Amino acid sequence: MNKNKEMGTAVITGASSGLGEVFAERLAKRGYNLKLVARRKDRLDALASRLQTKYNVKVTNLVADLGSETDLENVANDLRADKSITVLINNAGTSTLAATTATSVAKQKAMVDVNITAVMLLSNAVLPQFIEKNEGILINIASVLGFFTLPISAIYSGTKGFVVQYTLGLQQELKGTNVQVQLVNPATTATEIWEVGGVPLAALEQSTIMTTEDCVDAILSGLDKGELTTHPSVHDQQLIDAYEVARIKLFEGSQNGQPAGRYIQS
Ligand SMILES: NC(=O)C1=CN([C@@H]2O[C@H](COP(=O)(O)OP(=O)(O)OC[C@H]3O[C@@H](n4cnc5c(N)ncnc54)[C@H](OP(=O)(O)O)[C@@H]3O)[C@@H](O)[C@H]2O)C=CC1
Ligand SMILES: N[C@@H](C=O)C(=O)O
Repeated sequence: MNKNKEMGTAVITGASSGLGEVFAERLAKRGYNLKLVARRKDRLDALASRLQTKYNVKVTNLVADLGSETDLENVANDLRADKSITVLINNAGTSTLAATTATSVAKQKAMVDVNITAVMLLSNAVLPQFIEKNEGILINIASVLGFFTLPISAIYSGTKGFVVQYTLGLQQELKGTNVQVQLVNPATTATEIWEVGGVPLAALEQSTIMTTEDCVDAILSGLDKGELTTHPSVHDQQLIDAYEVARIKLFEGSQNGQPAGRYIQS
């Protein structure tokens, strides 16, 4: 049997650089045909021709600005119609790291459009076919800044906070099915997003920076283990477990209909 046909097509948004480019390489190596999405056509074309030659897979490029309503709709329509899709990696993202008052409305909107709206609409496009076939893999790339905020990341963290809660919600909706939904919270990784965001990698503590290859390999290892949430750089599993327990306990502690004693004025 044709292995590529068996594996189906993996859609990777933001494949023109950084994590997306490495995801494309790794999934081509695993035998997936690829559908790559980004704005920079030259980068996608070069990647497609390299991977097609190296791994004998089919690579289709969708050159699109996911911050544009029309382009996003075109990509969503393409994915909806493509029944060969078995994997969607919502990886494209953009960041401006600055105080909100120093961030143009255009940049604020770009973060919301690419990091939130595109993730939601592209998931909408593939999930019905995954559910119908009772198989498929959705990987949403959030960030450690989805559960932590800096004075320069109010909007970026807000958008990644959406990805965190949205993905946790999808996991609950799809519990008991064969549709795998993985939430990923990378920390600092050596990609262009830092330059794009206005904080060059050179300005960061160098020991905190992971390579794109290490990050993607950790994410795929988490996927292979069936993890729901993957923190590529968190070594201490107990920290992850304690955070999960505290999150659930805080919610449960809120379910009593009574103001807490500290708010009752005598
Ligand atoms: N690097 C890091 O430290 C961390 C990154 N992340 C997340 O990882 C993901 C990948 O980013 P990373 O690899 O780091 O950064 P890169 O800047 O290298 O990659 C971002 C990708 O997103 C694409 N993209 C950005 N804006 C648009 C747009 N409007 N339309 C279509 N594609 C777009 C870019 O392509 P093009 O410009 O060609 O359109 C590029 O391929 C992002 O979601 C990011 O938030 C999370 C935590 C840490
Ligand atoms: N992409 C980084 C910030 O811009 C991050 O998520 O840490």
